[in-house]
Amino acid sequence: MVQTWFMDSSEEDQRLEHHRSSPPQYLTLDELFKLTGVEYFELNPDNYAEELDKLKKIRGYTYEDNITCSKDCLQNYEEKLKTFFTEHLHTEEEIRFVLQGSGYFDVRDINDEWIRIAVSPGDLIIIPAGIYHRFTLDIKNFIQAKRFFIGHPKWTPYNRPADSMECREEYLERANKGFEE
Ligand SMILES: CSCCC(=O)/C(O)=C/O
Ligand SMILES: [Fe+2]
Repeated sequence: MVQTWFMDSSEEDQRLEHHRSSPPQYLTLDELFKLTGVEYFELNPDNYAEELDKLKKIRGYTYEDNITCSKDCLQNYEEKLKTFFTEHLHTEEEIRFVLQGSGYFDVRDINDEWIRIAVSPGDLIIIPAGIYHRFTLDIKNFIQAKRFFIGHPKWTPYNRPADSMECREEYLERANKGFEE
């Protein structure tokens, strides 16, 4: 089950948890949504086909593939992990459903603070277009996830600063309205 918290500002190993509070304090999924617009769905990792199909229809996902991030399975592993952990945004939603392993998606909230989202099997997250974010493996160094897309996938990351991009402006407009539908 997903857990999410504000990050500290330490430069230590990105694969560590980096809690701002000690003892750790966790955000609710509602708080996460209100602060970032990130949406979350929990599916049964052993029996997800029906629920996933429903979600794909509702959200209009027509493209699907699998990604495995590990030293053995990901081509140009070190370079890719650097790219993933460089703060960036996309022009479209980033949708990931975790099948195996775990990792951290970090997202900038409406106050430009980092919130860390720890994902594991059964977690499906939707990172909105135009939000600054990054991804890292955790200390177990392995994740396998499904990726979805509406139409043709566009993976290009636009590194920060990308403030004049239309998707960024639209994201900030949504944030100003409290991410209401
Ligand atoms: C587990 S998915 C790897 C990270 C990724 O695909 C991405 O685009 C991060 O921003
Ligand atoms: Fe991304």
